[in-house]
Amino acid sequence: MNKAIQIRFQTPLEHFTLDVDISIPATGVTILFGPSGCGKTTLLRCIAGLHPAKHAHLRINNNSWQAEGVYLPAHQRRVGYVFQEPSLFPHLNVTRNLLFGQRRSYLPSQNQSHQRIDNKSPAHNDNKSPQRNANKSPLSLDEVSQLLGISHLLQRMPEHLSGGEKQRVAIGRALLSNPEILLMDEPLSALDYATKAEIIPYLEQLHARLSIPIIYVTHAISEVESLADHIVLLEKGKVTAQGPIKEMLLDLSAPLAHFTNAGSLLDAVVDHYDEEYDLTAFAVDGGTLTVPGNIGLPGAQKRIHLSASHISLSRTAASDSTIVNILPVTILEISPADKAQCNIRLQLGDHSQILARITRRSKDQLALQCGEQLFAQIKGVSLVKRLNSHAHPAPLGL
Ligand SMILES: Nc1ncnc2c1ncn2[C@@H]1O[C@H](COP(=O)(O)OP(=O)(O)OP(=O)(O)O)[C@@H](O)[C@H]1O
Repeated sequence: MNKAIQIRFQTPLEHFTLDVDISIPATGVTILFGPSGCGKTTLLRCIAGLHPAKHAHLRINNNSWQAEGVYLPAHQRRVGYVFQEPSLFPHLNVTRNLLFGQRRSYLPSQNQSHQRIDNKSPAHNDNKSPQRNANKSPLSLDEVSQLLGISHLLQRMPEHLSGGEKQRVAIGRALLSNPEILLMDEPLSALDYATKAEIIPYLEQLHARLSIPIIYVTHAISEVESLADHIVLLEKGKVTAQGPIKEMLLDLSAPLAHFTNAGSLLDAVVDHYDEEYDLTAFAVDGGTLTVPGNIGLPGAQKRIHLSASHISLSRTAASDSTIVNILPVTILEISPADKAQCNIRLQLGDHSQILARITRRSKDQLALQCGEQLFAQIKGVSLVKRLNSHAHPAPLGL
C-alpha cells in the first residue's frame, strides 16, 4: 500500500492530549471515527494549519508541510475543507460561491513558500520537481458541477437551495480550490436521513473519480461502510486501531467487530438479472448472492455489506429454507462479542472473509470449532451503493 501521508501531532487539549502518529494512503477515503470529543475535528484543524501543535510532522506525498523548523501557513496549504454546515455566502449565487473556491485555488505552477520557524532545517520538497499534482489540471467549474449534479442550480441563490444542494455546492467550492487533500468534517451530520441518502452517491462519485486523498470525519457507521477505504479509530486523542476497512471490520480484537451492527464488506460483480422474480445475482468470491431489484448491468462492480447478525450457520445446506443465499464457509476464528454472543470469522472462497455473530449457546450446542466447514445462511444483503472506480470513465483532473 502506498502510504504517502504522514501525520504526527501532539497537542494538549482541555481534558487530554491529542497524540496521533499515523501514515495513511495517498488515495481513497480515510475515515476518522470515534466518539464525540475524541479529537477528530482538532486533528483536521491541525492538518489544515488552523490549530497549533508543538510537536508536529505533516507530510503530504513528498511535501513537508510541517516538521521541526518547517511550518507551511494555513493559507498556503492546498486543503479543501468541507464543514458540517455548508456556510455559503448568502449574497452570491451558486456560480459565484463556486468561483470563490477557484479564486483561492493554488495553481501548481506557484511556488510554495514555507515559513521557517527556526533556523535549523528548511522546508523541503524531496521530489525536487514540483508537486505531485503539478501535471494534473485543476477541475473546471463545469466538471465540478457535473460531478456533484449542481449544473442546473448555478444561477440560484443559496436561500433557494435545499440542505443537500447547499452541501454539494460547498463540496464543489472546496474542490475548485484545487486541493491536494480534501478534509470533510461530518459533512452529512446536519442533514436529514433522506438528504443523506441523496448526497452519498455524489460522495461515492468523488471517491471514484478523484485521485486526491479524502480524510472524512463521521460518527455514522453507514458512511463508514459506504465510503471508507481506510479507517482510523480515535479515542481521547489516541489512535486505538487503524487499517484498511475490510481488514478492520474482520479484526475480532478491534472495536468495529464489537459494534451492534458489526459486519463485513465483499466485492461483488453483477452476474445477471432475473426479470421474472426481479432479482439480481452477484458473483462473489466463493459463490453467488442474490439481491432483490435490478441493480446494474452484468459486469458492474459493487460493494456489498453483510451484517454479522444476519448470518446464521448450519452443518448442511438447507434445501427447505426460504433463505436464498447459502454459501460454504470455513471457521477461522471464534471470539466473544459480548456476554451472550460471539463473533465468528469465516473464510469464503479463496480470498474473502466474512463475519457472523451467533449466541454463545448456539456455538456450544453445535460445538463449533476452528477449521470446521459449514454453510453460512445469509438473511440480509445490503448493497452499499458505492461505485467501484473501475466501473467509471477515466478519473478527472485532480
Ligand atoms: N483549541 C482548543 N484548546 C483546547 N481544547 C480544545 C480546543 N479545541 C477543542 N478542544 C477540546 O478537545 C476535545 C476534542 O474536540 P474535537 O472537536 O476535536 O472533538 P471531535 O471528536 O471532533 O468531537 P465531535 O465528534 O463532537 O465533533 C474536546 O474536549 C474539546 O473541548
